[in-house]
Amino acid sequence: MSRVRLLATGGTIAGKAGSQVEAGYRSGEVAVEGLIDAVPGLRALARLEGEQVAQVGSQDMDDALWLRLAARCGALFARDEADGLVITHGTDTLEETGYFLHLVLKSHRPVVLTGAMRPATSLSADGPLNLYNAVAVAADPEARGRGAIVVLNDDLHSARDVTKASTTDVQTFISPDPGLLGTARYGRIRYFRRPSRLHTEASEFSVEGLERLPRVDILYGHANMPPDLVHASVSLGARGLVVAGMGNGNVSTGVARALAEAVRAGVVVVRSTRVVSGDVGRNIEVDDDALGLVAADQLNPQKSRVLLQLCLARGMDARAVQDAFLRY
Ligand SMILES: NC(=O)CC[C@H](N)C(=O)O
Repeated sequence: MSRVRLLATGGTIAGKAGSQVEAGYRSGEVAVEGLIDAVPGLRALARLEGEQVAQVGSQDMDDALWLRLAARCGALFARDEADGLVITHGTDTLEETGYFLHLVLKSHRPVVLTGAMRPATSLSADGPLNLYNAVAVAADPEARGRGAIVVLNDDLHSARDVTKASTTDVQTFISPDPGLLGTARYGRIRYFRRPSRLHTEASEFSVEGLERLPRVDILYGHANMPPDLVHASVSLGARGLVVAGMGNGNVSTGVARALAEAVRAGVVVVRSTRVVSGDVGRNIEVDDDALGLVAADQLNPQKSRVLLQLCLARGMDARAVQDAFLRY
């Protein structure tokens, strides 16, 4: 039987409400043993051990916690203490933590992130079946070499492609362009594909020895966006900027001018988009070559931020960063 370690970090899957039908609740209240005990048959899937890494709503995930989580995952694999990992996580920033681990963990062993949209105390809580499927994936040798996998509501997503698409719906996670990695039906797993971009063992990124990550801010694009937000970020110490641009990563003429100034000051600027699907291409309406900007290709703003932080931690310039956005 595979050895699976469950690393609990909080979120709605560990949430508690005052009653079974109350919308308001508190994230991160049920401890890891409680999560395991709530799922009949879980221990038949794998030799399972639980570990409480944090107990937060994932809106409170930060770089320090990411570095701690990555170090813990790395150590468990390096000491051969687990064949696969399951991380329970709030859904708000699950996609970012997942992509971070997808880029920095150096193992072909499965790392599976799961969560829930309804708290543990809710009528028809979705957490227990999500956890059951997640443990089944983490225990499955076929999951090896596919990077970090997000399992929710019977779907398997690559951590690179997945994004949260509804604030409240149980069917919240989608992988807009490449689609699902597979499906899970009561622990029976089907795989449709492998991620085509670099990850885990093939990734050049590592956080070993890092105590912090470079500051990268995201600026949200909109009609009448004030260019001085760009200057504010730069003067606050941002080494990278991601613009959640309009349409194909567009920004107003004034913002483009401010971004070009930021580039001249040594900041790396990535154009992503506030639109949920489609690529951001180079030199479409914005002259990236002239302004020194990077096009995000397929990454949404929050995923672009993760990749840009890791690129900057490696000392990459804009040209190398553009290359990374086409390879990861
Ligand atoms: N559904 C959820 O998990 C959201 C709860 C909380 N905001 C979190 O992300 O942890």
